[in-house]
Amino acid sequence: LLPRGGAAPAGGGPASRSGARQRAAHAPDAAFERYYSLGSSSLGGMDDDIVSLVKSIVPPLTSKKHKGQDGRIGIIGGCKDYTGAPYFAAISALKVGGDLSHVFCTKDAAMVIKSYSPELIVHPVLDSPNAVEEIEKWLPRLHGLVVGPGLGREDFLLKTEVIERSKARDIPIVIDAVSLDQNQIHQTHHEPMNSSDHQRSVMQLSAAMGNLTLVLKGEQDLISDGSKVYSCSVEGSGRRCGGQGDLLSGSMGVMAHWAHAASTAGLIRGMNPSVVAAFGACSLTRQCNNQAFQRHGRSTTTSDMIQEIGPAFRKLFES
Ligand SMILES: NC(=O)C1=CN([C@@H]2O[C@H](COP(=O)(O)OP(=O)(O)OC[C@H]3O[C@@H](n4cnc5c(N)ncnc54)[C@H](O)[C@@H]3O)[C@@H](O)[C@H]2O)[C@@H](O)CC1
Ligand SMILES: Nc1ncnc2c1ncn2[C@@H]1O[C@H](COP(=O)(O)OP(=O)(O)OP(=O)(O)O)[C@@H](O)[C@H]1O
Ligand SMILES: [Mg+2]
Repeated sequence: LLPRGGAAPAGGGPASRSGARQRAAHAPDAAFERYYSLGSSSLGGMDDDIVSLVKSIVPPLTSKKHKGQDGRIGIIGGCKDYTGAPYFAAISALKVGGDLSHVFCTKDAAMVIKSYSPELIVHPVLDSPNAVEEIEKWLPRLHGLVVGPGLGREDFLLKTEVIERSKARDIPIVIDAVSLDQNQIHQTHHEPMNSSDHQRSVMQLSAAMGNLTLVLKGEQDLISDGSKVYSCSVEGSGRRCGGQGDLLSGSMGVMAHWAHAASTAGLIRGMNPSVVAAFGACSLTRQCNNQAFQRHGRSTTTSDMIQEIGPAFRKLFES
């Protein structure tokens, strides 16, 4: 998750400089350090503190707002093989509470995605020779970008260019790791990763990538901005159907907008807004999984989880 004005996903000096800026701007406060710092035995045991921060970023529903203010989110992804992933991400962004979801995909995916839902705005631009410029036209109107669901690995240059241009406009970006080039990670993180110490690895990798916020999904989701590791262990279920990661990235796109707006307004002082957004989205995805599993058991699919977004959100963040 790239913070607004944050670091590049990999590489050189500018990333490190901007990472240092982020660290200074978002140093977690002492209470969080106590409960979540790397190696703490109570890691993951104080979820209530961070959940209350997530609650504080949720924008109030009032009659004073116009359409769009609670989030105009762009999803970059969707090709011939993968139409479900961008749909899941885009519809999840709306169900969480975003106002508009735009999907930027290839031509042959566009009609399919439109036919899943009239609620999505679909731009068939990814196979155009001017794809980056076509997307850039929309950037001034977007509050958050999710790059990756259903995007082929081969679109590396497009991804890099879109990410750079969004960073230049200060838009928070969620990058699905499938869309990161593995070579980038190896170039960035020179030391061998210790596969048994996930907490240390995720923190080191985040620091090496200029303190961008990383989410390592799994039995517990580990979230790090390079200075601390946070663990989300909201109970899910044993069901691992495809598409849950797309629900997660779409939700994170909206919450990143909310968290950065809240941070600018001084509502989450001392806390990295990208971490708050990541924690909120991980908790929500796992809660949706739990509730859908209670109804559908082994036949649970991501569509069942999306139906639970409203009730799960209320239970976690509005009670
Ligand atoms: N309906 C759709 O259109 C969907 C499309 N999807 C898209 O499909 C593309 C490929 O996504 P994948 O998630 O398959 O990614 P990959 O093609 O990188 O495959 C990941 C593989 O790793 C395995 N794996 C996962 N965790 C592991 C672990 N801890 N240890 C060992 N192996 C592990 C999985 O079984 C899978 O085979 C992406 O563009 C994605 O967005 C997915 O999001 C699923 C739904
Ligand atoms: N073993 C697990 N136990 C509980 N929750 C898990 C487990 N593994 C993953 N999850 C949850 O499922 C969600 C999606 O993670 P997953 O690893 O399935 O993503 P993904 O592979 O990108 O999915 P997809 O690409 O199919 O959408 C995350 O929010 C994570 O918390
Ligand atoms: Mg995925």
